[in-house]
Amino acid sequence: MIMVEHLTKRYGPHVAVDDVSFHCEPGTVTGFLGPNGAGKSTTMRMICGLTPPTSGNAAVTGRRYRELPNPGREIGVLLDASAQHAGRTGREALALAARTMGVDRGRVGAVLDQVGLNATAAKRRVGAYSLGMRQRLGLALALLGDPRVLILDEPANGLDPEGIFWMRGLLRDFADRGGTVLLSSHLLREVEAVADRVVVIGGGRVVAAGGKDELLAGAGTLVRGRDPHALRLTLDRVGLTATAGTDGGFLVRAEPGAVGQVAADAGLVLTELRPAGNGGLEQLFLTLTAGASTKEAVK
Ligand SMILES: Nc1ncnc2c1ncn2[C@@H]1O[C@H](COP(=O)(O)OP(=O)(O)OP(=O)(O)O)[C@@H](O)[C@H]1O
Repeated sequence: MIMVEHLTKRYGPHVAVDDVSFHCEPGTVTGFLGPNGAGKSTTMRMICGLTPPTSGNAAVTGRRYRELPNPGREIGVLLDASAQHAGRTGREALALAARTMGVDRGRVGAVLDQVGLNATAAKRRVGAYSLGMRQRLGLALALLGDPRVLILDEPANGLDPEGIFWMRGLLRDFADRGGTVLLSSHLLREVEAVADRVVVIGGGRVVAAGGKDELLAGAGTLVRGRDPHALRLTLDRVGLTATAGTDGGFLVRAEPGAVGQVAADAGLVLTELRPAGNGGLEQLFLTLTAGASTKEAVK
């Protein structure tokens, strides 16, 4: 269980994280989504005791990270895959961490297998690893203490599509066995396939949070009309919030029936009317995080 309560971080006048609260339950994967600079890493660093919050609290398994006697046995953390000693081999890095954590050395081979680093890769110096291999090693380090909680910042960075698919399976399996996973990403698609719950952050604030299916259901209606201009005016007139897509359609925060009725009353011809579904979540994500840097948000 991860509890985040009213976390705020200020750097001088700049508010990087602004009153952020959410929690992550055992048996679930929570996707922490937001564009670059939204405040994801800062929030995760505060949860892991690496950045002191200006105000607010975070607890993992009921205690602050710094109060845990042997944190690696309870929480697996991967915040920066590049922050590993370049001169050590992968196996040495893991053996050293195992000793520090008081973990049986046999776990080293087990986690190397689990993350798909073979004997040759394990003998190579980390300095010669690709980013994808570093992510795998970082994940191996996070899993080494057999923790119940995983906190991973952009773990899919540098992984190829096959690697991303593999990682999703690993995280799903971890959660299905009762573990708690919090993973961040600036790419919706990456998180969508594995997360049960989603917390969306933009400009340091939580702009949406909830079950993924719930958010999808509330994603609204996609509507397209023969006369987009008239449709926009009509929707505005009845007070329905509509976000224009790039292709002439609108995402409307209302049920399809209600949108269809409004169009019919105005005598407008519709060429498309459907629950927004997946495309809607993507649009919703962009809309919610607009104002923060959204350029990179959905690729
Ligand atoms: N040590 C620091 N000093 C000053 N500002 C900082 C510091 N760390 C982060 N920030 C600022 O806080 C904001 C949030 O940054 P953060 O790294 O948490 O975002 P992020 O969502 O993880 O983005 P990214 O995906 O790019 O890593 C940014 O505007 C960033 O410039």
